[in-house]
Amino acid sequence: MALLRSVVLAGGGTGGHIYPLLAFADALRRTFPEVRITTLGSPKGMENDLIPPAGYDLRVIPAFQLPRTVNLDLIRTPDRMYRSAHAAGKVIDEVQANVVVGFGGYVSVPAYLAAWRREMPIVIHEVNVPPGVANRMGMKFTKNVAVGFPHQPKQAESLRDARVVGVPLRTAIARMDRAAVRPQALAQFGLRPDLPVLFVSGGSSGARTINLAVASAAKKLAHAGIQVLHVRGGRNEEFEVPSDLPVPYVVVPYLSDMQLGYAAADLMLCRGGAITVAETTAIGMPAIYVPYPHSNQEQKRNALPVVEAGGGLLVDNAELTSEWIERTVIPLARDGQRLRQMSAAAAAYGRPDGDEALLDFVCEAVAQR
Ligand SMILES: CC(=O)N[C@H]1[C@@H](OP(=O)(O)OP(=O)(O)OC[C@H]2O[C@@H](n3ccc(=O)[nH]c3=O)[C@H](O)[C@@H]2O)O[C@H](CO)[C@@H](O)[C@@H]1O
Repeated sequence: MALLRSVVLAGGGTGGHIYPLLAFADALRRTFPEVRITTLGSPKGMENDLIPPAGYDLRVIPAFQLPRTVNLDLIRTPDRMYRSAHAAGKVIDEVQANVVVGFGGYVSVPAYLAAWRREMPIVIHEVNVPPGVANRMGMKFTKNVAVGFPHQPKQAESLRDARVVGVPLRTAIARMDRAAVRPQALAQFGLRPDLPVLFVSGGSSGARTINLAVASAAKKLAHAGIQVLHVRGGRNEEFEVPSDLPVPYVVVPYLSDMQLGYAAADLMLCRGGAITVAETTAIGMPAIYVPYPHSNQEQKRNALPVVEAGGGLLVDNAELTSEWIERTVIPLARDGQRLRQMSAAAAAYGRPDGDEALLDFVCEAVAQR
């Protein structure tokens, strides 16, 4: 009998939890086409925009957020948690799931709780240090913990025994032949093939500091012959870019086909979200990382090993100014040889097979039952 029969995947909130879930779902469908795949999401997370178009069954269960401080919400929490876990359990029973795989985000907690009550195998995939709150709770119910990066077990006690599997990445990104896709990508964005392209992205929600700093350097970049492809990000307001620039500066709100951005780019300027770092390294993209400063240094921890390996640069959020861009980004974007070296170093650190490695780990966890 097949090992995997019906799999429930839980993860939500931002792109950082949902894209690995989707990439894993794709690997599952590719390898075991007969397995039933069901995803659990919360009512307002980005999963509602991303999962149904990818062709997967999304079941929305009542929202439940762990309060970060001691307040009145703490009193209401058990009741909300019970309602969410009950809803997750109903889905698990209906689809007769035989394993739950969670990627973090609040919606994973009720899934872990419901699976634990049913004594089902649970697998957790975690990409951050420190691990997210939801996955930390989940770790009370299972020892099957997989992580995205080799630094994680060394830096977090709770991840000491975790298996390093890499991050499941969309195949369109991880297995892309950048040189082959580049002409189409440049044409799509109206970019020229004879000048370098700086690709700017603040992660799945965008980053105000990055947006304002790069836009304020637009003239300097353009006069240095550097084209810009700038993803503004969903929640970020407009910013001004001069309209009379001598070379293209293209602003897009969000890229569903992120691989086209990567294919067009020679250099990236981005936050240090775990999935972003996994993607840039898997494809050997030289990058300047500007870690989000308000999250326990987690993004700095993601980017630092890549930078130490020679695959990128790191700059503090507060230091990213128009002058810094002029001093550092412009010479780098024009230095093809250095970019090639950084690309090779990034690629040596990255891995494109996280989807399959996690699938192996899930199969092992189910087989051990
Ligand atoms: C501020 C914050 O707390 N950020 C966290 C959040 O980041 P965030 O949600 O930004 O996630 P990541 O940077 O890890 O990944 C962003 C994902 O969005 C995709 N993308 C982005 C822009 C776009 O236009 N199109 C597109 O497809 C990227 O290709 C990538 O797959 O989750 C990560 C993974 O848990 C954490 O490491 C980050 O610290």
